[in-house]
Order: sequence, then C-alpha cells, then structure tokens
Amino acid sequence: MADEDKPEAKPKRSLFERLLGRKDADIPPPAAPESAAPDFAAPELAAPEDVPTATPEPLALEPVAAPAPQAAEAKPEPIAKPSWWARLRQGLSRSSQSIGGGIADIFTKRKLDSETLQELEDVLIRADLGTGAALRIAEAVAKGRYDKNVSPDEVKTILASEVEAVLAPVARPLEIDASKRPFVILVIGVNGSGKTTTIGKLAAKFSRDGFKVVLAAGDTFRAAAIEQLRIWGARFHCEVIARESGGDAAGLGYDALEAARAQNADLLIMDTAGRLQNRTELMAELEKIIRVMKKLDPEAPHAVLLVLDATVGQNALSQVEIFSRTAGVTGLVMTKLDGTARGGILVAIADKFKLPIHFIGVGEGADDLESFTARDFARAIAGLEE
Ligand SMILES: Nc1nc2c(ncn2[C@@H]2O[C@H](COP(=O)(O)OP(=O)(O)OP(=O)(O)O)[C@@H](O)[C@H]2O)c(=O)[nH]1
Repeated sequence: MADEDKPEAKPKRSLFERLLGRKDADIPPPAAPESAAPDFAAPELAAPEDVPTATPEPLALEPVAAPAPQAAEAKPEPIAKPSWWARLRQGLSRSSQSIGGGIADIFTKRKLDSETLQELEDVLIRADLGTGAALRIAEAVAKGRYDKNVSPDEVKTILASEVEAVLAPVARPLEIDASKRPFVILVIGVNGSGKTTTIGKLAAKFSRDGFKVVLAAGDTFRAAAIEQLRIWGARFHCEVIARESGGDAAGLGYDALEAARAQNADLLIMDTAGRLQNRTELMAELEKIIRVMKKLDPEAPHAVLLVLDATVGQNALSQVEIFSRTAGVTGLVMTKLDGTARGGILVAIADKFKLPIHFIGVGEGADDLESFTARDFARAIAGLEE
C-alpha cells in the first residue's frame, strides 16, 4: 500500500474529553511537526572517520621519494568536528533561547513574587516541560527567595538542577545483552519520526563498536524507506534483509531473524512502517510482528525502541502511552531536538512515564545521535555552560 493510500487517522478522545462528552469533531488533530521534514533524506556522504577501515593501498614496488618538507607543511589541517556538547547546545538552542529569554524577561529588575513565579511557570509550560515539572521548578526557585531579587542565571541554575533530577533516573544506556544472539531491536513510531535515520545512526555506532549488525527493512509500505536503509547498510557494511515494498512485515521480521542467526550476527535492528498511535489495525500489525518473531525466539524483540519526534510537542505523550500498551516499549529515542523550541517535552515524558531514554538526535548525520545524559541535557536546555 502506498503512503498516500493509508487512511487518515482519527485522534483518540482522551478520558477528559470523553467525560465532558465532547464529539470527535471537537478534538483538534495531533500537533503537526513544527517544520515539515522532507520524506527521505539520503545520508550525507561518509566523512572519512565514518568509513570502516579502508582496504590498504597495494605497496608500491618502486621506492617512493619522501615528500619535500614544504609539501608536508602545505597539507591542510583537518577541520575539527565540534564536540557533542557543542552540537547538543546548538541543537537545543531554540529551546534554551525560548526558556532563557523568558527567564531574563521575568527576572531582570523584578522581585520574586507570585506574579513572577506564575510567569515563570507559563514560560516552562510553553516549552512543553509539563505542568507538574513547571510547578516544582517554580517552587524550588521560590524557596527562601520570596520578595528578593533573583538573577536570571540563578533561576537557570535551579531549573537545570530540577530538570536533571527528573531526567537522571531515566537516562539509561541501551545495553546489549551478549547472551542473546542476535539481540533484536525493534524500532517503532509514527510516520516520519526518524526511525530509519535512527537505525542508520545506530548501525554506525554499533558497527564502530565491533558488533556485527544486520538490518531488517520492515517499513514495507514505503519503497524509499527500504532504499534509505540499504544506503545506510552499505555505508556501514551491514547486511540489509528486505523484500519488495508491499510485503508482509511480520514475515520479513521472521526471515530477518533467521538470516541474522545464520550469520551469527550480534544485533538485528528492524525498521517498521510509521503508524499513528490511534490506528488500531496498524497497531495490530505491530503486535503481529512481535508475535511472529517470538516463534523463533520467545524473548525477541529484546528491546523495543519508540522513536519520538520532539517537534510534535504534547502529542508525544499519547504516542508513548499507546505504543507502550501495544508493543511493550522498553526505551525511547528522541529525534529532531535541533528543530524545536519545545525540547522540554522530554522532561514531561520522563516525569510521566519513567521509561528509559537511551538516545537523542540533534541532526541528520550519522554522528548526530548520542547516549542521553541528564546533566548535559539539563544544562543545555537551561542555556548554561558545560
Ligand atoms: N533535523 C533532524 N532531522 C532528523 C533527525 N532524525 C531524522 N531526521 C529527518 O527526519 C526525516 C524523517 O526521517 P526518517 O528516518 O525517514 O523517518 P521514519 O520514521 O523512518 O519515516 P516513515 O518511514 O515515513 O515512518 C528525514 O528527513 C530525516 O533526515 C534529527 O535528529 N534531526
């Protein structure tokens, strides 16, 4: 089935809306991402450090003259890639500017009182941190400072430590249990959340760490997704198990697990088609993929990663809730934190679901995914230095 043939989804009514007796027509559609991402971006050309060790050049039979010293000096210096911290800080700059700007506006030349605290809460809620976290942060700022002058930097420091306290328990690395061979990672999420790109980035990361990785092109709805995965696979020397588009994803998952076993792979990472969380028949397909995999390995998949697009804001909360119920999500990856001023949604999700957050993405390149660390994220979103 082509992408455009997929029927439009109706958002599920919340309990609150049902209690109030609101009709479907009253319910706004899920928030669209702030900026529409292109459907398919081919990975950028491999940077030299991305490419696994190249085949060595054959030895020259003729003795080669040593290069003249001037020629060696003329060699251009390689451009140093900014550190992960710099890229995280840059990626979260829209969020940190919105929060930091708001805090500076409120606390410059004004005393801390109920009005300024209410304004602080509003800034935090607008950045999608959620009402619970916003209230706790405002209370922490108020403690012992009522009626006093507080500097914006002091508020940002309190904000960072409160955010870190929420995130620290969920910032957990994705651990690959070597006793499960292959360790199967199923990657799920709504359309365009960044699943295939994240799989490419994970393939890069795990291949570099010496794992033998096999990829399964389970997004059988979209021919471009299969091709996209093939490109990532070729780039990082991972076999890609794929069928023609339109095939049965559960059958593909079964074949891929058999193939990965036969090759004695360490890891099998399976892509799936994007699906809106309120589409029951598509969610049932996800259950089928898992059921069929379990015929080969009752413990598979060993990890179910839900990929969330940070730009959708509050809708991410319902994605976590429904995907968890259907597919037993074991951990989260949040992408596109570079494209939003609403990065605070990660705090709201951590607060509500306590699910492990394994990775965050701040760009489209192979290196733009890193293990999630609470302190770095908290300081970057508060606009503080490392
Ligand atoms: N800026 C930015 N773009 C990203 C990030 N992760 C993914 N993208 C882009 O988001 C778009 C969608 O990514 P895909 O990986 O194709 O998403 P998908 O979830 O596999 O999509 P479907 O198969 O349609 O469900 C692509 O243009 C990616 O390059 C990120 O961390 N930052």
